[in-house]
Amino acid sequence: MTSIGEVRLGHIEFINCLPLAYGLSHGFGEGLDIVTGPPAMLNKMVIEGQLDISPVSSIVFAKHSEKFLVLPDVSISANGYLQSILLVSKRPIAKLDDARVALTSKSATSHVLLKIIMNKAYQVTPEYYTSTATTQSEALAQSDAALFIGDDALYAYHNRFLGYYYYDIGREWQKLTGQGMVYAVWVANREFALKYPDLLHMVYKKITGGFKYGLGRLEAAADTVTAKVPFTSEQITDYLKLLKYELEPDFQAALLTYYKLASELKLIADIPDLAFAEVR
Ligand SMILES: C=C(OC1C=C(C(=O)O)C=C[C@H]1O)C(=O)O
Repeated sequence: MTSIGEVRLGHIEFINCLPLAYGLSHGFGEGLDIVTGPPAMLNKMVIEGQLDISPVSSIVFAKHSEKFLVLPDVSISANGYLQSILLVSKRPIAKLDDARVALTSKSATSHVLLKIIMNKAYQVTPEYYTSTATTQSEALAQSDAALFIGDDALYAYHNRFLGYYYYDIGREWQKLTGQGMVYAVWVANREFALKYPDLLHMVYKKITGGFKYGLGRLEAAADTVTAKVPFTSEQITDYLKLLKYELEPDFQAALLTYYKLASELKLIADIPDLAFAEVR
Protein backbone atom coordinates (compact mmCIF):
# COMPACT_ATOMS: atom_id res chain seq x y z
CA MET A 1 0.00 0.00 0.00
CA THR A 2 1.52 3.30 -1.02
CA SER A 3 -1.23 5.87 -1.31
CA ILE A 4 -4.03 7.17 0.85
CA GLY A 5 -6.52 6.15 -1.86
CA GLU A 6 -5.87 2.51 -0.99
CA VAL A 7 -6.89 2.94 2.66
CA ARG A 8 -10.34 1.47 3.24
CA LEU A 9 -12.26 3.65 5.71
CA GLY A 10 -15.60 2.69 7.28
CA HIS A 11 -18.30 5.31 7.81
CA ILE A 12 -21.61 5.00 9.75
CA GLU A 13 -24.61 5.93 7.60
CA PHE A 14 -26.62 7.38 10.53
CA ILE A 15 -27.26 11.05 11.30
CA ASN A 16 -24.99 10.61 14.34
CA CYS A 17 -22.05 10.79 11.92
CA LEU A 18 -23.44 13.67 9.85
CA PRO A 19 -20.81 16.14 11.12
CA LEU A 20 -18.06 13.83 9.84
CA ALA A 21 -19.98 13.09 6.62
CA TYR A 22 -20.20 16.84 5.98
CA GLY A 23 -16.47 17.26 6.58
CA LEU A 24 -15.63 14.29 4.36
CA SER A 25 -17.74 15.71 1.52
CA HIS A 26 -16.09 19.11 1.91
CA GLY A 27 -12.53 18.12 1.15
CA PHE A 28 -11.53 15.94 4.10
CA GLY A 29 -12.59 12.71 2.37
CA GLU A 30 -10.76 13.44 -0.87
CA GLY A 31 -9.08 10.37 -2.28
CA LEU A 32 -10.30 8.04 0.46
CA ASP A 33 -11.99 4.71 -0.28
CA ILE A 34 -15.03 5.12 1.99
CA VAL A 35 -17.42 2.24 2.77
CA THR A 36 -20.72 3.46 4.28
CA GLY A 37 -23.15 1.26 6.22
CA PRO A 38 -24.82 0.52 9.55
CA PRO A 39 -22.54 -0.28 12.51
CA ALA A 40 -23.19 -4.06 12.39
CA MET A 41 -21.98 -4.19 8.77
CA LEU A 42 -18.82 -2.15 9.50
CA ASN A 43 -18.17 -4.27 12.62
CA LYS A 44 -18.17 -7.43 10.54
CA MET A 45 -15.98 -5.93 7.80
CA VAL A 46 -13.34 -4.56 10.15
CA ILE A 47 -13.19 -7.84 12.14
CA GLU A 48 -12.66 -9.69 8.86
CA GLY A 49 -9.89 -7.30 7.79
CA GLN A 50 -11.89 -5.75 4.93
CA LEU A 51 -11.49 -2.24 6.38
CA ASP A 52 -8.26 -0.61 7.61
CA ILE A 53 -9.85 2.06 9.78
CA SER A 54 -13.46 2.25 10.92
CA PRO A 55 -15.85 3.17 13.68
CA VAL A 56 -16.89 0.01 15.56
CA SER A 57 -19.46 -0.63 18.26
CA SER A 58 -17.51 -0.27 21.50
CA ILE A 59 -18.45 -3.81 22.56
CA VAL A 60 -16.79 -5.10 19.40
CA PHE A 61 -13.49 -3.59 20.46
CA ALA A 62 -13.76 -5.54 23.73
CA LYS A 63 -14.43 -8.79 21.91
CA HIS A 64 -11.63 -8.39 19.34
CA SER A 65 -9.15 -6.03 21.00
CA GLU A 66 -6.16 -8.09 19.81
CA LYS A 67 -6.97 -7.06 16.24
CA PHE A 68 -7.30 -3.30 16.80
CA LEU A 69 -5.74 -0.08 18.07
CA VAL A 70 -8.08 2.70 19.19
CA LEU A 71 -7.75 6.15 17.60
CA PRO A 72 -7.33 8.80 20.30
CA ASP A 73 -9.89 11.58 20.80
CA VAL A 74 -12.63 10.15 18.55
CA SER A 75 -15.83 8.37 19.61
CA ILE A 76 -19.61 8.53 19.58
CA SER A 77 -20.50 9.24 23.19
CA ALA A 78 -23.07 11.08 25.29
CA ASN A 79 -23.69 12.14 28.84
CA GLY A 80 -27.12 10.66 29.52
CA TYR A 81 -29.97 11.45 27.12
CA LEU A 82 -29.15 10.96 23.45
CA GLN A 83 -32.54 10.11 21.80
CA SER A 84 -31.07 7.47 19.48
CA ILE A 85 -30.73 4.42 21.72
CA LEU A 86 -34.35 3.80 22.58
CA LEU A 87 -36.38 1.00 24.14
CA VAL A 88 -40.04 1.13 23.12
CA SER A 89 -42.14 -1.05 25.39
CA LYS A 90 -45.76 -2.10 25.80
CA ARG A 91 -45.19 -2.40 29.55
CA PRO A 92 -43.11 -0.52 32.10
CA ILE A 93 -39.52 -1.76 31.94
CA ALA A 94 -39.67 -3.27 35.45
CA LYS A 95 -42.47 -5.54 34.23
CA LEU A 96 -40.52 -7.04 31.33
CA ASP A 97 -39.47 -10.22 33.12
CA ASP A 98 -40.17 -13.17 30.77
CA ALA A 99 -41.14 -10.72 27.99
CA ARG A 100 -39.88 -10.98 24.39
CA VAL A 101 -37.56 -8.12 23.50
CA ALA A 102 -36.52 -7.41 19.90
CA LEU A 103 -32.97 -6.10 19.42
CA THR A 104 -32.15 -4.14 16.26
CA SER A 105 -29.84 -6.05 13.95
CA LYS A 106 -27.92 -2.83 13.16
CA SER A 107 -26.27 -2.61 16.58
CA ALA A 108 -23.95 -4.40 19.00
CA THR A 109 -23.10 -1.98 21.84
CA SER A 110 -26.72 -1.27 22.71
CA HIS A 111 -27.65 -4.98 22.99
CA VAL A 112 -25.17 -5.45 25.83
CA LEU A 113 -26.05 -2.07 27.33
CA LEU A 114 -29.74 -2.99 27.51
CA LYS A 115 -28.97 -6.39 29.06
CA ILE A 116 -26.85 -4.70 31.75
CA ILE A 117 -29.60 -2.17 32.52
CA MET A 118 -32.36 -4.80 32.61
CA ASN A 119 -30.30 -6.99 34.91
CA LYS A 120 -28.61 -4.47 37.23
CA ALA A 121 -31.21 -1.69 37.43
CA TYR A 122 -34.49 -3.59 37.07
CA GLN A 123 -33.62 -7.23 37.93
CA VAL A 124 -35.57 -8.53 34.94
CA THR A 125 -34.52 -11.23 32.50
CA PRO A 126 -36.52 -11.11 29.28
CA GLU A 127 -35.99 -13.31 26.24
CA TYR A 128 -33.97 -11.39 23.66
CA TYR A 129 -33.89 -11.95 19.93
CA THR A 130 -32.33 -10.04 17.04
CA SER A 131 -34.77 -8.47 14.60
CA THR A 132 -34.37 -6.72 11.27
CA ALA A 133 -37.56 -4.72 11.89
CA THR A 134 -36.91 -0.98 11.66
CA THR A 135 -40.31 0.43 12.66
CA GLN A 136 -42.25 0.32 15.89
CA SER A 137 -45.30 -1.39 14.37
CA GLU A 138 -43.20 -4.09 12.73
CA ALA A 139 -40.93 -4.78 15.71
CA LEU A 140 -43.72 -4.66 18.29
CA ALA A 141 -46.04 -6.94 16.30
CA GLN A 142 -43.92 -9.87 17.50
CA SER A 143 -42.53 -8.56 20.79
CA ASP A 144 -43.35 -6.83 24.07
CA ALA A 145 -40.54 -4.31 23.68
CA ALA A 146 -38.08 -3.32 20.98
CA LEU A 147 -34.65 -1.70 21.03
CA PHE A 148 -33.81 0.74 18.22
CA ILE A 149 -30.65 2.69 17.46
CA GLY A 150 -29.61 5.46 15.11
CA ASP A 151 -32.15 7.08 12.77
CA ASP A 152 -34.80 4.39 13.46
CA ALA A 153 -34.62 5.26 17.18
CA LEU A 154 -34.71 8.98 16.45
CA TYR A 155 -37.85 8.48 14.36
CA ALA A 156 -39.54 6.50 17.18
CA TYR A 157 -38.45 9.20 19.63
CA HIS A 158 -40.31 11.87 17.60
CA ASN A 159 -43.31 9.67 16.62
CA ARG A 160 -44.56 8.03 19.80
CA PHE A 161 -47.40 5.53 20.05
CA LEU A 162 -50.02 6.34 22.65
CA GLY A 163 -49.84 3.98 25.61
CA TYR A 164 -46.29 2.74 24.93
CA TYR A 165 -43.37 3.42 27.27
CA TYR A 166 -40.20 5.05 25.95
CA TYR A 167 -36.81 4.69 27.61
CA ASP A 168 -33.71 6.64 26.54
CA ILE A 169 -31.07 4.00 27.25
CA GLY A 170 -28.29 6.60 27.59
CA ARG A 171 -30.25 8.17 30.44
CA GLU A 172 -30.96 4.75 32.00
CA TRP A 173 -27.22 4.03 31.92
CA GLN A 174 -26.45 7.38 33.54
CA LYS A 175 -29.00 6.65 36.30
CA LEU A 176 -27.36 3.28 36.95
CA THR A 177 -23.70 4.33 36.87
CA GLY A 178 -23.59 8.12 37.17
CA GLN A 179 -21.44 8.12 34.02
CA GLY A 180 -21.63 8.94 30.33
CA MET A 181 -21.45 6.21 27.72
CA VAL A 182 -19.21 5.51 24.73
CA TYR A 183 -21.22 3.85 21.98
CA ALA A 184 -18.58 3.59 19.29
CA VAL A 185 -14.84 4.09 18.92
CA TRP A 186 -12.70 4.42 15.81
CA VAL A 187 -10.16 1.64 15.40
CA ALA A 188 -7.30 0.86 13.06
CA ASN A 189 -6.42 -2.68 12.12
CA ARG A 190 -3.26 -3.37 14.20
CA GLU A 191 -1.17 -4.70 11.28
CA PHE A 192 -2.16 -1.75 9.10
CA ALA A 193 -1.31 0.73 11.89
CA LEU A 194 2.14 -0.74 12.48
CA LYS A 195 2.98 -1.15 8.79
CA TYR A 196 1.68 2.21 7.49
CA PRO A 197 2.06 4.80 10.29
CA ASP A 198 2.15 7.71 7.81
CA LEU A 199 -1.10 6.70 6.14
CA LEU A 200 -2.69 6.17 9.55
CA HIS A 201 -1.60 9.66 10.58
CA MET A 202 -3.04 11.18 7.39
CA VAL A 203 -6.40 9.43 7.74
CA TYR A 204 -6.59 10.27 11.45
CA LYS A 205 -6.11 13.96 10.55
CA LYS A 206 -8.88 13.71 7.96
CA ILE A 207 -11.28 12.11 10.48
CA THR A 208 -10.59 14.61 13.27
CA GLY A 209 -10.42 17.54 10.83
CA GLY A 210 -13.62 16.40 9.11
CA PHE A 211 -15.46 16.16 12.42
CA LYS A 212 -14.26 19.60 13.48
CA TYR A 213 -15.34 21.11 10.17
CA GLY A 214 -18.84 19.56 10.36
CA LEU A 215 -19.34 20.32 14.05
CA GLY A 216 -18.57 23.97 13.31
CA ARG A 217 -21.30 24.00 10.63
CA LEU A 218 -24.12 21.92 12.11
CA GLU A 219 -26.99 23.92 10.57
CA ALA A 220 -25.47 23.73 7.10
CA ALA A 221 -24.78 20.02 7.58
CA ALA A 222 -28.38 19.38 8.72
CA ASP A 223 -29.74 21.30 5.71
CA THR A 224 -27.98 18.87 3.34
CA VAL A 225 -30.10 15.93 4.59
CA THR A 226 -33.53 17.32 5.51
CA ALA A 227 -34.95 16.44 2.07
CA LYS A 228 -33.89 12.81 2.53
CA VAL A 229 -34.79 12.14 6.20
CA PRO A 230 -38.01 12.50 8.22
CA PHE A 231 -36.58 15.13 10.57
CA THR A 232 -36.45 18.90 10.63
CA SER A 233 -33.18 20.76 10.62
CA GLU A 234 -33.81 21.77 14.23
CA GLN A 235 -34.50 18.19 15.34
CA ILE A 236 -31.21 17.15 13.75
CA THR A 237 -29.13 19.90 15.32
CA ASP A 238 -30.76 19.43 18.75
CA TYR A 239 -29.91 15.73 18.51
CA LEU A 240 -26.33 16.26 17.38
CA LYS A 241 -25.72 18.65 20.27
CA LEU A 242 -26.40 15.75 22.69
CA LEU A 243 -23.58 13.70 21.18
CA LYS A 244 -19.91 13.99 22.10
CA TYR A 245 -17.21 12.95 19.69
CA GLU A 246 -14.11 12.98 21.89
CA LEU A 247 -12.67 10.24 24.06
CA GLU A 248 -11.58 12.26 27.11
CA PRO A 249 -10.49 10.48 30.34
CA ASP A 250 -14.06 10.68 31.75
CA PHE A 251 -15.41 8.80 28.76
CA GLN A 252 -12.54 6.30 28.87
CA ALA A 253 -13.50 5.59 32.50
CA ALA A 254 -17.16 5.24 31.48
CA LEU A 255 -16.18 2.78 28.75
CA LEU A 256 -14.26 0.68 31.27
CA THR A 257 -17.32 0.66 33.59
CA TYR A 258 -19.36 -0.66 30.67
CA TYR A 259 -16.78 -3.38 30.02
CA LYS A 260 -16.64 -4.26 33.73
CA LEU A 261 -20.43 -4.71 33.99
CA ALA A 262 -20.51 -6.61 30.67
CA SER A 263 -17.83 -8.99 31.95
CA GLU A 264 -19.68 -9.48 35.27
CA LEU A 265 -22.67 -10.68 33.24
CA LYS A 266 -20.29 -12.82 31.12
CA LEU A 267 -21.24 -10.90 27.97
CA ILE A 268 -17.51 -10.42 27.23
CA ALA A 269 -14.65 -12.72 28.22
CA ASP A 270 -12.40 -10.04 29.72
CA ILE A 271 -11.93 -6.31 30.14
CA PRO A 272 -9.59 -5.08 27.40
CA ASP A 273 -6.88 -2.44 27.76
CA LEU A 274 -7.61 0.63 25.69
CA ALA A 275 -4.55 0.28 23.45
CA PHE A 276 -4.25 3.53 21.50
CA ALA A 277 -2.75 3.94 18.05
CA GLU A 278 0.30 6.21 17.71
CA VAL A 279 -0.99 9.03 15.53
CA ARG A 280 1.13 12.08 16.25
C1 LIG B 1 -25.49 6.66 19.44
C2 LIG B 1 -25.42 5.75 18.54
O1 LIG B 1 -24.19 5.18 18.44
C3 LIG B 1 -23.91 3.97 17.89
C4 LIG B 1 -24.34 2.77 18.44
C5 LIG B 1 -23.75 1.60 18.07
C6 LIG B 1 -24.17 0.28 18.65
O2 LIG B 1 -25.14 0.25 19.43
O3 LIG B 1 -23.53 -0.75 18.34
C7 LIG B 1 -22.70 1.62 17.11
C8 LIG B 1 -22.33 2.78 16.50
C9 LIG B 1 -23.05 4.03 16.69
O4 LIG B 1 -23.90 4.28 15.62
C10 LIG B 1 -26.57 5.41 17.68
O5 LIG B 1 -26.42 4.69 16.69
O6 LIG B 1 -27.67 5.87 17.97
